[in-house]
Amino acid sequence: MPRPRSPDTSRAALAPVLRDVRAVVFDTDGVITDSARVHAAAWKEAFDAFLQAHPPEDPDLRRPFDERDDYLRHVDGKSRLDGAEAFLAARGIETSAETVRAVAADKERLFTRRLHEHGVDAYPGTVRLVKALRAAGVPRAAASASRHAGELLDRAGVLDLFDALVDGGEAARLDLPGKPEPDLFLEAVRRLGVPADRAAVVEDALAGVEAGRRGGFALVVGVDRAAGADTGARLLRHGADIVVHDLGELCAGGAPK
Ligand SMILES: O=P(O)(O)OC[C@H]1O[C@@H](O)[C@H](O)[C@@H](O)[C@@H]1O
Repeated sequence: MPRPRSPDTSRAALAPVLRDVRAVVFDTDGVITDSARVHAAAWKEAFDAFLQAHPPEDPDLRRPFDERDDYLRHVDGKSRLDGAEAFLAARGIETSAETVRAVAADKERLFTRRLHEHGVDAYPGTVRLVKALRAAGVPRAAASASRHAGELLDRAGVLDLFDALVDGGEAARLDLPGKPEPDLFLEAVRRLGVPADRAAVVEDALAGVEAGRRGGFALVVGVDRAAGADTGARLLRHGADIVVHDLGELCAGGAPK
């Protein structure tokens, strides 16, 4: 029977920057699963239909939703209602609760349809890192503003790699403020029994890395999925300590070529 590896040996499978970390919290959309693009496409369809039906007075504000820049700036990492409100406000639209709810409901319908049609996958580099952490005995949580997070992880076949999940439904039940406030991540590490200053957060959203910084996490990893030429620099400005393109880079030896 093979002898269990000592913690030190198994930590050797992790990049040096992770070797002192006692727990890791992963955002879900765009970090674990490739679902950020599904959210972005559904938001585009919902917002563009709204802008066409209710064009802002200022012609500059009528341009269609940009799936890269508008998504990253206003919507990424936020709850459905917070994201809808932030983008509509940025286009000078009066954001009554009714308007925000209607656009959010439209996006939800479009998102669900796309998800059922196309499915979702986990990023192989993320799975490699999560398995390396598991082998090293480092507890892992998934956290997300999305009420669909559990379903997404399950569909991608990775739900059982995590010891805890705090999703949008939990956040609403516990009345946790959304990112950039750190409460979602703090709840996740609380469930893992590790203080934030011994844990890492992994995030692709600007609001998310900012939440990691505000929460006093030992390490904030930004994941640049190449939304734009300057995404990495923006993640660093908002609070990331380091930026990677693929989480396999945080396994010893880096991402496979
Ligand atoms: O899936 P839900 O509950 O509508 O949550 C939506 C939000 O979930 C976040 O995780 C995504 O980053 C946002 O892009 C998305 O809008």
